[in-house]
Parts: sequence; C-alpha cells; structure tokens
Amino acid sequence: MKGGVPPSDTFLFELQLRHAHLLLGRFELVCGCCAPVEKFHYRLHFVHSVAVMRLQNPPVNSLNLDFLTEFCITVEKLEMDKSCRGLILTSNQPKVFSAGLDIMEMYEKSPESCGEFWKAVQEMWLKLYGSNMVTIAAINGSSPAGGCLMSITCDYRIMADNPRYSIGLNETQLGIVAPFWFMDTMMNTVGHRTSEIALQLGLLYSPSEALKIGLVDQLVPEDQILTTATQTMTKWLAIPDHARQITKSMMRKPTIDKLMSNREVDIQHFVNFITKDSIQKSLGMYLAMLKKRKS
Ligand SMILES: CCCCCC/C=C\CC(=O)SCCNC(=O)CCNC(=O)[C@H](O)C(C)(C)COP(=O)(O)OP(=O)(O)OC[C@H]1O[C@@H](n2cnc3c(N)ncnc32)[C@H](O)[C@@H]1OP(=O)(O)O
Repeated sequence: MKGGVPPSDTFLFELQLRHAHLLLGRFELVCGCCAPVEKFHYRLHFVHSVAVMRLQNPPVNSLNLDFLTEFCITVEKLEMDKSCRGLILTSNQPKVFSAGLDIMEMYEKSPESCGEFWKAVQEMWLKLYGSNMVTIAAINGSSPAGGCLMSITCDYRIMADNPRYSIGLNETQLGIVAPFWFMDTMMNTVGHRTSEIALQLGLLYSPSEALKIGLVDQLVPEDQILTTATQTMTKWLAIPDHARQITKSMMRKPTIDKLMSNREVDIQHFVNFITKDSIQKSLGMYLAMLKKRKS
C-alpha cells in the first residue's frame, strides 16, 4: 500500500473484491497497490471507478469459448462490485480490436460443442447489452462481425482514425447469417434502412464511413483513444447512475427480452445452421482465403 494514510474499511473491502476477481478470473490486475500477478486473455486496470479491459487473445482477439467464458465471469464480477461504475473495452493486440467469433469454434465441431459455444456468445451479448455500467468501446483496430457486435453493445464507441481499420457485420461475406439479436443491435444503433444495406451486403466500413452512418460516435488519433474514452466516461458518470441505468434498461429491455425468451430455440437454430455441409464448406473456404491472403 502506497502513502501514509491508513486505508478505510470500504477501500479494503473493495480491494478484497478485486483480489477475488483476480484469483477467480485469471486476469492481470494493475492498480496502485498490487503488482500484476497473472496475464491471460486481458488486462484489467482500475482508474477511479472505471475498469479498463484490454483484450489480449493473440493474434487477433478472436472470441473463442475460453475467452468468452472468462470475459463473462469478469463482467459479472464488475457488475456486482458497486465501486465499479464504468467499463472501457479496448485491445492489447496491434491493429485489431477483435476479429469476431473464432471461426475454429464453428468449423468441423460437434453439435454439442457448437451449442456450448453459441450459449457463451449469447451470454457475452446479454452481459454487455444489459450492463448497468457505462460501457465504452475504444476501438483501436479492425472490428468485424462479432467484434462489431461487441462494440455496438456498448453505450458509446470511439474509433481510431486509421483508414486501414474497418468495422461492420460482414457475416454474409462468409456465407452465414447474423442472428436476429445481432440485427436488432445494429438497427438500434444505425436504424433499419442502413442495417438492411449493411447486413445484406456484409459491409465493412472504414472509420470515416462508420462515423457517417452512426456506427461509431467519434474518431480520434489512435494515441488519443484512451484519454478520449476516459474523458467521455467522466461525462457519462456525471449523470446520476439510477436515472441513466433505468433509461438504458427501458430502451434495451425489449431487445434483451426477445433473446431471453428464445435462447434455446436460437441455440438449436445456430447448431442446425452451422453444422450444414454447405455452411461448413463456406467456412472452410473463408478460412483458406484468410490464410492465403496472409502468404
Ligand atoms: C444462425 C447462424 C448464425 C451464425 C452467426 C455467426 C456470427 C458471427 C460470425 C463471426 O464473428 S465470424 C468471424 C468473422 N470475422 C472475420 O471475418 C474476420 C476475419 N479476419 C480478418 O479479416 C483479419 O484476420 C483481421 C481481423 C482484419 C486481422 O488481419 P491481420 O492481417 O492482422 O491478421 P491475419 O493474418 O488475417 O490473421 C492472423 C491469424 O488469425 C486467423 N484469424 C483471423 N480471424 C479469425 C477468426 N475470426 N477466427 C479464427 N481465426 C482467425 C487467421 O486465419 C490467421 O491465422 P494463421 O494463418 O496465423 O494460422
């Protein structure tokens, strides 16, 4: 513990809660009083009631089952920690915020594994879209498909102004169909007409195009992304929590309820769809294209 002032009971209690996160969640915690202990899928850093989560699942922060499970446990713990009022999501990987769902979790897998994976994807969306915290995505790299979904579940999106980066729901380009709750989240963000075009064509937008259609809220130079996210967070946290939380919940509840009352059907639909030979073939071709593009 730094400094000569004895810690208050409340502070110690909060610290214990955070240490509990540390032990259960296997992430690296960086705060004034404790040294980093373990690195895993992300680093978590607390600054004045705000958790900054830097995703680090190399090489491209693809969302696999392990990552999603760990992510959900951590968000749930932050949600329960009354001292944590905001969450900033960003990437620790160069050039990529998140490459979306890990295609390997959907390719040549058993129906059981696919079902378990899809449940974790649903859980991630439910936790983030329904969060009481202020959530800000600091998008410091490309963010296709599931990466875009993760971003649009947040309350506010700040993207690095780098024309090489892109963001969007490009599922149709892989020969797959975004489920209704991906579509709903997109429609709630950019409106129905723009979503129709974006989703049917599987468009990936440059940062300036994304700003134009309202897919992101602000562009900044990459080296200013976290400072801007922190300043934005301060503005949002100035609003009384209860009023902001009730407003958020009233606006998102119908969309959340729609998935909540159809979770099992949605899982079955996903499993039936993704295990079809024709869809497996499309995924295989897409994976080969990704690898070929690299060489
Ligand atoms: C009812 C049915 C509903 C189904 C709904 C499914 C919903 C959502 C679907 C998804 O989220 S699918 C994922 C879609 N993601 C993408 O299309 C992105 C693909 N990746 C890229 O475009 C690029 O990798 C990148 C993110 C722009 C980064 O480019 P960079 O040049 O930095 O890196 P690469 O060399 O391309 O990739 C490195 C390495 O990672 C592998 N990889 C990339 N993305 C994925 C992925 N999403 N899943 C698994 N693996 C991925 C890539 O093949 C390379 O592998 P190696 O060659 O190194 O083995």
